[in-house]
Order: sequence, then structure tokens, then C-alpha cells
Amino acid sequence: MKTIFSPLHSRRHVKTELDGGLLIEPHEKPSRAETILARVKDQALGEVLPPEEFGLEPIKRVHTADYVAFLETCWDEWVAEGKPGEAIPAVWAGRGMRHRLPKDIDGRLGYYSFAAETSISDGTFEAACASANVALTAQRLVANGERAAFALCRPPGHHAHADLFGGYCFFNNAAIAAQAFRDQGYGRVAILDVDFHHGNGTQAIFYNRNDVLTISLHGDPDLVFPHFLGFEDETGEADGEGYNLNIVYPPNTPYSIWSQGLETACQRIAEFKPDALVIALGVDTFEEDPISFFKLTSDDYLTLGQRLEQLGLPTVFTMEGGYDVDAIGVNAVNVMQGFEGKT
Ligand SMILES: NCCCNCCCCCS
Ligand SMILES: [Zn+2]
Repeated sequence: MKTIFSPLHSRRHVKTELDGGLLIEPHEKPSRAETILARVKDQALGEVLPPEEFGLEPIKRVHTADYVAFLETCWDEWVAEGKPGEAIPAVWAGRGMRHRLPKDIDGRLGYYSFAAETSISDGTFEAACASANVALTAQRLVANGERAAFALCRPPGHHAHADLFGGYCFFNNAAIAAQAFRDQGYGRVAILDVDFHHGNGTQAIFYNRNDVLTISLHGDPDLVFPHFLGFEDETGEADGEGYNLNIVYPPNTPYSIWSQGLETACQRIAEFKPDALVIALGVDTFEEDPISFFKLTSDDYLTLGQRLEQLGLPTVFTMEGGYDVDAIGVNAVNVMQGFEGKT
């Protein structure tokens, strides 16, 4: 299987993440991508290719032009205001307030985000664009005949809404790849999000559409991020009614239970008969993940890959979460190797 990787991921190098009232070293750190790349090479998974440049148009098929423009300039605006630290949103429109775009950078950061753990500094926009190009290059390979391709995306994307960043995400790489399939004539596309956290952005982007089926298996939002979306009664709206599926699990869920949800998801996908499949691959479902609470083992990712291959679809994997950096390479590449038949 070919892997798409961009060294420009390292332009995303923030030094802070607001967590527990402290500014900690970010969980979403450059070594995540480097560790996965090393494992890809160590396992000779296949060719490693740089992304092609697709520009901002395919990104704007999913994200609003004003949001993209904001991400491009917000760091410079922040610095121009003489702020001493990294750009961190700290104020939002609460209940009864107005969702309008203010002029001030603090207001604009709040308007275009939903969480405060995702700092911005120089290079974030460049890295986010490169990550989208990685996903679009993998999509193009699959559209040109590859059975599957691994988009080694960093920063991740599945928490990003059309005009909101958060959860370490800026551009929704999985949604951008799915929309590219649609724009190239693939009538129906399924997105399966197996990250520990709900793919709130992906759900929101396609929530009123029936041409893209969105499914997510994740930790109970009553207990974990993103807290305010991802419940099982969210099934889509308008034309999209019945085309969103959330499967929620409690702490300490092992693969033997989680895979029952995977089975439900695979059956829904088979029923939908998509022309292409995008897997939003987070491996923060791992038993040792520092910010999650499922109990999947490294071998379970081989089994997961095998099951996904049985769907028999052209498949793009977009890398999402996974924060046990020592294990992320084995866990992510196990999915690809399982997909290719390794047991
Ligand atoms: N105390 C940890 C809070 C983490 N909040 C953001 C999680 C984003 C996961 C992206 S896959
Ligand atoms: Zn996650």
C-alpha cells in the first residue's frame, strides 16, 4: 500500500496545549507522524510519496472561504496585537449570545473554534494545507486504480467543522477526500471514523446529506471530548436522516465489544453500497492511550484492517488521533498490514 507523507507536517510545532489548567506539551506532536513513517519504512509497507499540490479549492468544497482566510491570517493578526504567547481561543458565544463575527482577534478565534486545547502558531496554516494535500493525493491514487492508500495526515482533521477548528484539527481531511470522490463522479461515499473520539466535524459537514454516509464509533461524549455531539440519537437531518450513525461505548471497552459496533457499521456500509470508503483512522482506541479509555491491543489493529478489507471498497485511510507515541507506528501500520492480509 502506498503512503502519502509531507515533511511540512513539522511546520505545526506548537509548544502549548491547555490541559487541566496548565499549558502542557501538546499530545498532538510532530513525533507522531515521524514514528508512523518510520514503521511504514521498517515494514516496507510500500512506496512513500510526497503530496501533490491541490490549492485551496478542494478545501473550500468542505470549509467556508472566510474560515480558510481566517486560518491563513490569524497568527499574523495575533502577533500584530502584541500577544505574548501562542494563539489560544478563550471566549465563545454562550447561550443567549450572538454568533456573529467580531473584528477583534480574540473574538475571531472564538467564533472559528469550539475548544481551547488547540493552540495556533506560525506554520499551522501551512501544515494544515499540506495535510489536506496528503489526503487529496491518496484519494487521487485510489481514484486512479489503487485499491487503497494511506494518507499519513498531520495535523488530523475529523473534529474540524466547515468553519470551526478544535481537537487538534483545522481542515477535515477525511471530509475533503470524500468530497473529492463525489466531485469526481463517485455517487455515494461512506466515511467510517474509528478514532476514539467522535468525528463531530465530519458528522456536521454531511449531516443533511444522503450521498455521504458518516459513521463513528467512539467513547461516550457524556464522559469525553467533544462532549457536545456524538450521541446515538443523532441520525442525520432532512435528506440526511438515516445517513449518520453514532455507536457509543463506555470506559474499558475491549475489542471483543467494540468490534460488535464495527460489525454494525460494516453492515450499514454494505447496505449503503458506496462507491468509495474513507476511514478516519485514529488509534487512540489503544489500551495505553494517555487521553482515552478503550482497551484495544496492537494485534486488534491487524484484525480491524482485515475486517475493513472485507468491505471490498476502494479505500482511503486518513490518519487522525493516537497519542501513545511509542505504539502509534505499530498500531497504525497494523491496520494497513491487516488490510493487506497480514494476520
Ligand atoms: N485531557 C485531554 C483533553 C483532550 N481534548 C482534545 C482531544 C482531541 C482528540 C483528537 S483525536
Ligand atoms: Zn481521537
